Amino acid sequence: MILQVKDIYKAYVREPVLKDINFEITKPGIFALVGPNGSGKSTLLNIISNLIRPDTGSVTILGKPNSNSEIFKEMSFMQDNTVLYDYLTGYDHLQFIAELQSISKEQILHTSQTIGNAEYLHKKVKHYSLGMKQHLLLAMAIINKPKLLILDEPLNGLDPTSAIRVRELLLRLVNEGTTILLSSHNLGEIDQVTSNIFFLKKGTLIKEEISNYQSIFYTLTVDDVEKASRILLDNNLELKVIGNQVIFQLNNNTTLKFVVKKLALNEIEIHDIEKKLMGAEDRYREIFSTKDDQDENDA
Ligand SMILES: Nc1ncnc2c1ncn2[C@@H]1O[C@H](COP(=O)(O)OP(=O)(O)OP(=O)(O)O)[C@@H](O)[C@H]1O
Repeated sequence: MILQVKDIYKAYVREPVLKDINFEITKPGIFALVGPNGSGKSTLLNIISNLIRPDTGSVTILGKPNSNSEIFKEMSFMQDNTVLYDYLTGYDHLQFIAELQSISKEQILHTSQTIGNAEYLHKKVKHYSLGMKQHLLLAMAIINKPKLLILDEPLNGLDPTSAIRVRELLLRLVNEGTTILLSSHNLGEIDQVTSNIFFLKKGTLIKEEISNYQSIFYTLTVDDVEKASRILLDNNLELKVIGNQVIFQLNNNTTLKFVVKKLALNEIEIHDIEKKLMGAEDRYREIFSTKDDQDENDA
């Protein structure tokens, strides 16, 4: 077991942010935590890393309770840049962690080369851009070669070149056996690194593996959208209608050939068929599409 989060409940001033959060990570990989602003992502990551105490529940990391400081030899949490000291250099920050965890000087340099911040490592943080700070935070998080790496919005403030480099680095770390749990608002980037997503909605967690047949959906452009949707509904297919398009997913009993034949027999003209793999953004839209959610997102 890499991570077990059990029965977590957390309220701030009696307002519940997390209710009954339960999940496990048993196999290495990248896992994304997604939700609107204020949905509790940082709170959950802070609880997992034992920086915030939950009101109830427990977290076990690599077989040990997260209150055991020994776990920090095998896990890291990349926080936001408020943890950096303006008047220290990047090297000072890395050296501080290296001394605490008996990490060699060579490893500082190796980490810095991996991250690509060696050039400005000896500059004071007050002269860093947002992206440079992100690189330093990432270097601080991977210097101990963690088995579990928790990242709160690692792509925040990164230009496309840096984001690509970070993405490649994350995939490389996973290949080397690190498990990564990250929060991000960048759903396109998430699609590029993982299909394992935890959506956080109103304090509860919706777990998704966006890579089975249910993730494929078809968009049919037809001449008679009402008649076409009636036929699909009669065949127990779930669907959505947008303009003159019917969007649906197949189920175990139906093939695309069957659908097309049925429509043709009913003299419906199909102008276009598009097959699309559902991505994080499509699923996000579905999960957070009610009026309440819109209001929550706008707040
Ligand atoms: N120390 C605190 N005291 C009171 N309320 C807090 C505290 N920290 C967070 N909150 C509230 O808890 C809720 C969840 O905040 P959190 O930062 O965990 O959300 P988030 O999903 O990480 O948001 P974002 O995407 O904007 O970073 C918000 O309503 C926030 O105002």
